[in-house]
Parts: sequence; C-alpha cells; structure tokens
Amino acid sequence: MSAVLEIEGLRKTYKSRRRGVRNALDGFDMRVEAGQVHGFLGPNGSGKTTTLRTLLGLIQPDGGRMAVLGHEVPGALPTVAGQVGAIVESPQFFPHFSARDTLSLLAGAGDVPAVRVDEVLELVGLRDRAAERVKTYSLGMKQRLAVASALLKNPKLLILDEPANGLDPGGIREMRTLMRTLAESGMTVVLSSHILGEIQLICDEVTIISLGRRVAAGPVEQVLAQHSHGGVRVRLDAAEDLAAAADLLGRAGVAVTRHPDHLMLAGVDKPATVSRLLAEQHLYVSELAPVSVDLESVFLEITATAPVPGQHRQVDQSATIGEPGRTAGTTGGWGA
Ligand SMILES: Nc1ncnc2c1ncn2[C@@H]1O[C@H](COP(=O)(O)OP(=O)(O)OP(=O)(O)O)[C@@H](O)[C@H]1O
Repeated sequence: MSAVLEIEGLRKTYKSRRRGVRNALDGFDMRVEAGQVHGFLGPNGSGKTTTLRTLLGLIQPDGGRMAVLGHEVPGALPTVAGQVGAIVESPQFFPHFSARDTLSLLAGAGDVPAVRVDEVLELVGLRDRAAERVKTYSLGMKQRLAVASALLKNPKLLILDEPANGLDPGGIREMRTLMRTLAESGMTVVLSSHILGEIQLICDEVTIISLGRRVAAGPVEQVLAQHSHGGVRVRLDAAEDLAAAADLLGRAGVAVTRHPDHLMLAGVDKPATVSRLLAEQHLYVSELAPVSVDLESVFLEITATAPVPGQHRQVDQSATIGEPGRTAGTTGGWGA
C-alpha cells in the first residue's frame, strides 16, 4: 500500500520569554496508507493540532520531514493543496448566509462545479435545511456544514479535527457511516477525536501521540492486542487498600492503572502471583478477572491519563515514549 501521508521526526518548539521553551512536537512520526480511515489520538496539549497545522503549512516546523500524496511538504503544498480537504479549527461562516450560499461561494472561489454543492449537502444530511441561515443552525449542523465545505473539492485526503464535536448520537452514527463511505470510495480520512469508542468503530488504523511523540500506531486490532496482553481487573475486599495495592504491584514491576473502585493491571502472566503478592501484605482480593481491553483503556494506559482519585492531572502530565503503562500522575514536563 502507498502512503498518503508520511511524517518523520517532526519537531516544533515554541519559544516565549515568559513561558520558556516548549517542545510541542518532539520527533513525531506518522504514516497513513491510502483508502483508510485513520484515527489521530492524544491527550489535550499533546501536539495534534500543531501536527495538522504544520502539515497544512500554517506553522513552520523546526525539523523532520512530511510528505502528502507522495510530495514533500510544505514545498509542494501548491501542488497538493487541491487534493486535500481539512477542517483543523472550527471554520467561521457568514451567519446571514445559508448553507447553500456558503458552499456556492466556496465552490465558486475554488473552481468547483456548482452541482457538487448539492452532492455534499446530501452527503452530510443538510439538504432539507440548506436554505436556512447559518446563524439559526445548531452546533452539530455547523459541524456538518464544515465537513461539507471540506468535501467540496472531492479531496483524496480529508483531515478532520473532532468531526463528531457537537453531534448527537444519531449524527455521530451518520458521520461514522459517511467516513466509511468516503474511505470505500477511495478517499483517505484522517480524523482526530476524543470519542474513543467511535474511533475504535470507524478507524482502520490509529496513531497515538503523547508529549509530541508517537507512543502507539497500527491497525486498531493490533494496538489493542499489543496492550491487552495480561490485562487483569483487581478489586479488593477493602477499597481503601487500593492505593497500597497499586503501590505494591507497581514496585513489583506490574503496570497499574487506578480506578475509583478497582485496579487495571497489564502484562500479568500469572494472575495467581498478583493475589499471592497482595495477600502477603494482608491485602485481600475480592475479584481477579482477565479482561479484554478497549481503545479507551489502551489510550488511558499508554498516555498515562487515567484518572486517579484525589489527584488532578495537569495537561502536561502524560506518558513519555518507551514508558507505556506508567501510572497516571507521571510528570511529563517540557524538555528544552
Ligand atoms: N502558539 C503557541 N505558542 C506557544 N505554545 C503553543 C502554541 N500553540 C500550541 N502550543 C503548545 O503546544 C502544545 C501542543 O498543543 P496542540 O494544540 O498541538 O495540542 P492538541 O493535541 O491539539 O491539544 P487539544 O486536544 O487540547 O486540542 C501545548 O502545550 C500548547 O500549549
């Protein structure tokens, strides 16, 4: 398969006299094959928008290389721009224009045949409301209009930042069907989303970013399989002993993620070892169950962003590369 998008060793440092130096992208890699729906995931502040803005030539990178549809960018952006549709930040529309006026204006400016306006209105489900002013639209309808505008050029690569934002469950399902239909027609779709259940349902592959670096990538099933090995849920007779148990198991080399009423362990070969270790310290197990993980658990584990009772995780606290499975609260911090 050929890569529609290739990013290698991308670096972006923001410097400010007041806030110092921030490595927003710290050698980030990403590869997206043709015709797939690819999920781009990461905690808040991990570098997703910076990556997408850099890719679209809106930000100058400090290092690394990027190629879109086989052309090195940003140099070849004028060549490939007509084949890339993107919504990276909520686009602003004229509030007094209708959806059809808005799309007709954009189509005219981009040499897109007028007939395409009705096609995209149909695709995103706005056909029956196309004559109404944008200012009367709900958030979800504006989101549909944004997707319609990105589809106008019938791009080969469609990049969407949070396309399900503001959509109701029915709208999310329709968006999911639309993404799959587009991919089946040969379009490659890259989408960031915080709705991990959706990503798991829609995407062929995912890239997970944390602190500006790739921490996991590949087909969803493969990423799940890599991280579901030895997954075990542990409950104790006394829930107040969970902190002590997490500490003990962590020191024994088990990857532990804390939840309010249980622990999730990863990489456990023999669950009996866990109950023995805990019992030796008078911590008694009430449940020890092997579990198959979902994308949300994998995301929380490898980015170390699972909530910990009594702790308020700060946005820059997520996992560093090569250290999956660290417990939440791991300090990331900004390297110089
Ligand atoms: N113009 C800027 N100046 C300084 N720092 C910036 C700038 N833009 C982004 N950053 C920082 O770079 C880091 C990455 O930000 P980015 O917006 O790429 O994250 P993100 O993954 O898109 O987050 P979110 O999911 O919250 O949208 C953050 O710490 C952010 O504060």
